[in-house]
Amino acid sequence: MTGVVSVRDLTKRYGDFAAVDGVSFEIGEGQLVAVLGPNGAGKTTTLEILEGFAGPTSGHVRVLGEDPLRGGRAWRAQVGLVLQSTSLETEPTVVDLLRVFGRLYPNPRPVAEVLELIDLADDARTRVGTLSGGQQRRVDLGLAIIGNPDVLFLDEPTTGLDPEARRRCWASVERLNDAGTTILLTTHYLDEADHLADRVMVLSARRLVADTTPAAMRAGGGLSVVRFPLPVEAPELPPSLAIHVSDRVLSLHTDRIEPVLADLLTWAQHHRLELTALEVGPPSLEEAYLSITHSEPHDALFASHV
Ligand SMILES: Nc1ncnc2c1ncn2[C@@H]1O[C@H](COP(=O)(O)OP(=O)(O)OP(=O)(O)O)[C@@H](O)[C@H]1O
Repeated sequence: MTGVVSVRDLTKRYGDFAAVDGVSFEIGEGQLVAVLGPNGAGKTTTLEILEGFAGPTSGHVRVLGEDPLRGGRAWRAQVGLVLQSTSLETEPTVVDLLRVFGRLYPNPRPVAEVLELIDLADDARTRVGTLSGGQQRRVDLGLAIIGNPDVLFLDEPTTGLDPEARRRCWASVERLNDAGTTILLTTHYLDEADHLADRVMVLSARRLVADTTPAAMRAGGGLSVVRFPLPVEAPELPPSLAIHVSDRVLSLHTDRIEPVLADLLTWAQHHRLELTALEVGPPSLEEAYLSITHSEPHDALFASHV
């Protein structure tokens, strides 16, 4: 089956204000897609519409072939949700909470399997309220997958977690995706998108400005990064390069690397300096992300590579 999620020309308005404006994308079976974007870009609004909590003002939205606003019990069982904030029952143990929720679904996943997937088998009999924040987030994930869903929507699943807790959450998400679950997650962590996702979509100012792979986004449509820490008492650089020096490091993004390297080489040869510390390469995912969310003209650089 293709097109687990299908969104065409989605717009959501609150009065005169468009929270999402003309967004289109398709997500195929088994994909793991990260949605990035600054605060207020429209990520949660888009997820809420996919989850059926809100209706679009205009546009076409289908999840597993259904209009989310009309999806019945059977459809809802196929769609797992982790919302941005957690509101777990704190009194029951992990295993009891999973059992109770499992009874709500026609085809629940065995509780033992869920405990393995969320890496909480050792804490199965611990009361939810005494778990750490990271463990509680994995219980959220457990409740989202106890019904054995085909598609999973995760809204900032690791925000506020420490690096170790985030990695354990990532491992759970990867296991679920390996088991065939299609996953759409929102995140503010570039390393999370880079580590987990085979596709990244960037929403900025309510529009989809990139739909690509982490590698293609990093390649940045041909942009390169030149970085050179200046040696102690380095002679003055030519003005074309000196304007890119900050804290004694020459650092610049360019789509024409040859003239930059030519100027640098001429300068180094003239002063008999070595360029062993010179780094030339693609921008980091964060640099690429910032370049598209901060300046509209870069939009065209990130055409679809998916
Ligand atoms: N119910 C609402 N009424 C009016 N405006 C809303 C409503 N819900 C969201 N908005 C506005 O729509 C815009 C998009 O919000 P949304 O929560 O989707 O952004 P986001 O990308 O998820 O942000 P964050 O990263 O901060 O979670 C924001 O400007 C927000 O204030």
